[in-house]
Amino acid sequence: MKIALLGYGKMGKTIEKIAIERHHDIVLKVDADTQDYALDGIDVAIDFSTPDAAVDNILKCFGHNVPVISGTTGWLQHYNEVLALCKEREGTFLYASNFSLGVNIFFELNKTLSKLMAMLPEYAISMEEIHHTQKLDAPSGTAISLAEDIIKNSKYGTWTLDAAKPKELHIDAKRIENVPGTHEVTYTSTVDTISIKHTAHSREGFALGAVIAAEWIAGKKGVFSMKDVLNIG
Ligand SMILES: NC(=O)C1=CN([C@@H]2O[C@H](COP(=O)(O)OP(=O)(O)OC[C@H]3O[C@@H](n4cnc5c(N)ncnc54)[C@H](OP(=O)(O)O)[C@@H]3O)[C@@H](O)[C@H]2O)C=CC1
Ligand SMILES: O=C(O)C1=N[C@H](C(=O)O)C[C@H](O)C1
Repeated sequence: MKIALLGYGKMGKTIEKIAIERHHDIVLKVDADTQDYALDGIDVAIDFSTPDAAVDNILKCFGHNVPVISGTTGWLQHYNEVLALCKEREGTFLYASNFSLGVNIFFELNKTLSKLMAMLPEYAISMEEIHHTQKLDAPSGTAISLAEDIIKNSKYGTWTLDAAKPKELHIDAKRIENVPGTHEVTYTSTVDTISIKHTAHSREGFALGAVIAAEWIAGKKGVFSMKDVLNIG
């Protein structure tokens, strides 16, 4: 496939390596210095850019009939608008807050655990995410996905970064040099603790999942998720 990389930073470069190993061609690399770019002859675009750049990049792909794999986080306040435009323009779109295959299994574990724990309201729920210090958004997109699934089965109406709001689900977002991405959900009672944790050892898992999603989406129309790619959930 001929792939455009919209964003050529830490993730763009890791995706390039994995895509080449899987015999794809990287025909376009876009970063903050790119003035304008053409999408002719592109089979699929993979956007790992910035919260401010993601929506324009995605809409440009819809305008040129190019399927988009969207990995950028921190722009989800525009998600419904983007979905509506995708449908209107008959585009092809797949967003995932985390493309790692392991995290997508972890999402399913989190859903199952939260349904079971709904029977035991004496457990307090807490969440922690740890990422590298260059990360622009907090909490991580992955933590938001996890929190939304927990909230569906709990007394909480929303999540918060503020530990002083006990009525909201607290996400402790830590920034530590060189951490690729760690997420933990913990249930604590007076008698015991249950926790589930995913630790990324590098960015390769995110990149592999994004390339697998790009291979899967070729030739399809509509809005998809990693659950469609992996046939789970
Ligand atoms: N869904 C997932 O599985 C994962 C998602 N992410 C998310 O992906 C995003 C990128 O992460 P990461 O690679 O670590 O970040 P980096 O900061 O390393 O890379 C961001 C890239 O975007 C470029 N950029 C800036 N403006 C534009 C623009 N207008 N159009 C295209 N590219 C632009 C930057 O250019 P320049 O270098 O010139 O500044 C840079 O190359 C983040 O939102 C992160 O949260 C990260 C890992 C996994
Ligand atoms: O910025 C990152 O690095 C990551 N961002 C994603 C997120 O916000 O959840 C996924 C991963 O944890 C790495």
